[in-house]
Amino acid sequence: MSSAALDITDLSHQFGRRRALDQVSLVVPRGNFTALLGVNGAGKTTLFSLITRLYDNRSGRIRVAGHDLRQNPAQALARLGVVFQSRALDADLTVRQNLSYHASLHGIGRHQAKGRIAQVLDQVGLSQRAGDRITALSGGQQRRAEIARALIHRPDILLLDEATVGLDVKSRAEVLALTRALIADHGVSVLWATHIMDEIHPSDDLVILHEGRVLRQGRAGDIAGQAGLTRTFLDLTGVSA
Ligand SMILES: Nc1ncnc2c1ncn2[C@@H]1O[C@H](COP(=O)(O)OP(=O)(O)OP(=O)(O)O)[C@@H](O)[C@H]1O
Repeated sequence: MSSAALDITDLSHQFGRRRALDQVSLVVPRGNFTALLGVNGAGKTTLFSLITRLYDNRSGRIRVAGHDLRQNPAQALARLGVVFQSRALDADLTVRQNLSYHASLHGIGRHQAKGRIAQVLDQVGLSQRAGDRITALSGGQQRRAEIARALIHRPDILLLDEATVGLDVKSRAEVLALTRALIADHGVSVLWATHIMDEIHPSDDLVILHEGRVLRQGRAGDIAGQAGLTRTFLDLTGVSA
């Protein structure tokens, strides 16, 4: 059994004749922040769609917390929390109503859900806003509510697809900081898809995805080397600054 939070081997995906992912292999170790760095069209969302079974993976293998996604989908998906680019919460419901609904989708009973909701709201710093509608929250608070939703069933690994897009600098920093705190305080593993290089610390694990292929994987500081991450990324991908 794999000890990694997420272990992907030789994963490919085509849209018609367009190859969106080409033999992708990557590992997210337990209790780690792994950044998945790629420009628009690199294949990040396609990868997330395969991991969450929105698309069927016909090639390669995906394991979540040791569970093979094709052989044991229920166990694998139960270990996974996902924050997609698009909103998953109902804007007209309160934060608490949204979380209750998602708790019930995960088969969490009413009594247990109450405690879980209090806990995840505390984790994302929204305890005071439980009774507010989603529409009454700022953009950054809405992202934090989305993260609370993704945590309600206590996943081993959290996938976040461009979680800071559209946020101002302060909210971006808050969302990133709380995500990092989840690792330190609760042992959650994180796969953080982004195109923003200054969100990545030298000590993070880094996967560079470009045109559907993994170009580099390792400690971000080692990949960046003397040249720095931006220069290295531009040289590797051929993308112009
Ligand atoms: N439903 C689809 N049908 C056809 N092609 C698609 C579809 N979804 C994605 N693609 C193509 O697959 C490739 C990877 O797209 P994907 O959305 O996974 O990239 P991304 O890194 O998530 O980019 P972005 O951040 O812009 O969403 C692109 O060439 C894209 O045009």
